[in-house]
Amino acid sequence: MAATLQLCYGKTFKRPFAVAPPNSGYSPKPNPSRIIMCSASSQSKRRYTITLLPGDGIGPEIISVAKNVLNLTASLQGIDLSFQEMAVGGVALDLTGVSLPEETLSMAKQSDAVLLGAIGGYKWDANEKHLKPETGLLQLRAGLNVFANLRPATVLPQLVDASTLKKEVAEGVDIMVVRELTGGIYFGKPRGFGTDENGEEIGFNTEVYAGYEIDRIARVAFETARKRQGKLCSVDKANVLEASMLWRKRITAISSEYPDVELSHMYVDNAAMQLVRYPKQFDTMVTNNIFGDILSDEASMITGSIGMLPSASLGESGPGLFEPIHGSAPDIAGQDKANPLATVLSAAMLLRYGLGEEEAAKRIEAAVLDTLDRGFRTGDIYSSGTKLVGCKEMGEEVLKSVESRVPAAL
Ligand SMILES: NC(=O)C1=CN([C@@H]2O[C@H](COP(=O)(O)OP(=O)(O)OC[C@H]3O[C@@H](n4cnc5c(N)ncnc54)[C@H](O)[C@@H]3O)[C@@H](O)[C@H]2O)C=CC1
Ligand SMILES: CC(C)CC(=O)C(=O)O
Repeated sequence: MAATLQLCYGKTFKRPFAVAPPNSGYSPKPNPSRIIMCSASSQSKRRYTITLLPGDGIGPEIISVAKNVLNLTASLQGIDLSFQEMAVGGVALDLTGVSLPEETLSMAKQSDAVLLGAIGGYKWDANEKHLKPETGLLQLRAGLNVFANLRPATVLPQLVDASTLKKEVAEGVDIMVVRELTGGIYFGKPRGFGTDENGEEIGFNTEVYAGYEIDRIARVAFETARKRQGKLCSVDKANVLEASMLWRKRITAISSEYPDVELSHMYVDNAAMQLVRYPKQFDTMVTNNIFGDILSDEASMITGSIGMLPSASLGESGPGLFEPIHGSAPDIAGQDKANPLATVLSAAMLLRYGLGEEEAAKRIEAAVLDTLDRGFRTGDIYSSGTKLVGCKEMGEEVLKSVESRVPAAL
């Protein structure tokens, strides 16, 4: 049975996403028997294995908090979680010489869901591409085939004052960015370094999308929009890029399957501007890998901080990958300054999308809101009149809120 899906606090999916068959090159009507979901989606199963990938920088600090929150929530909700911690990123490079060891990918594939902190750091910045922590993360996403990355950017009433935008602009913003995650310029070939006809050194990458890749992310986005406010904005650069021209054509074609969803198209440069001008115009946005990466970081600031934004990356089968949208923040690593809430909220997405444990997910989200209501803030979301705490203390306060919130009160 498919998990009950909920995107953005309080909006419940009544049916799962329908997607196109992989590598098919064509796009049939959605077939309800083919669904995007994670392996552990049966409500009756209450024992799960979670692969934890703390990674680098602030990764271990935020994963430690999220693990404690998951553990307590699970025990209160009658769920049995077991964790296996594996190396990825720079820490894996140092230990094994590769940023995604085979054991890590294989353990991740065998588990019910994967929770990642972040990877990367100054130490490895000058490494060749195959020896970069970032390469390991891309290999993990590709290895799990998690092509649909859901990045909710919601301005919580408690954090309106933390937004860098005026209150009247930020208040009520509730956007879901659906980012294509396993294609586009991050993966396209040819890529590399060389010399041009003048002997000048060059670096090159390829933005490439196959029709089926666009169709399957389009269906995820239309299904998502359908369960929200029914508005989907597709973001591209179709005035310049062939890959975007195809993107727009295929998204437009798929829209005929969703007459109830209002589709619009926007160039990415305009979308970047509109996000800070009038973000409330957006409900669901769908875009390619690189534009989604950039626009979701931009959207995060509307909500107060990149330290607040979770994400879920899902494929057609197998475990989902759950991670905050931020990086390893090497500038604050090891200083107990990181905001762990994006990772805690990613753990809630893991429970909802990865395991189908809706009540437990809600319990965590309610605990985060309760902690903010009680005035606790890490430095990135601090405003006068609130209580400044570090990463650990924020985690302890979330645990108190998890304990005090009974499911009936949710
Ligand atoms: N998914 C991942 O693991 C990602 C990894 N990276 C990697 O992370 C490293 C640093 O990249 P940056 O561009 O600096 O991006 P970043 O997201 O790590 O940091 C950007 C800014 O946001 C702050 N920040 C980020 N997360 C925070 C949190 N939870 N609490 C408080 N402040 C937070 C940082 O202190 C920094 O000032 C690089 O090696 C990069 O490749 C970057 C993005 C995603
Ligand atoms: C670090 C990269 C591999 C990816 C990235 O920047 C992201 O997905 O946010």
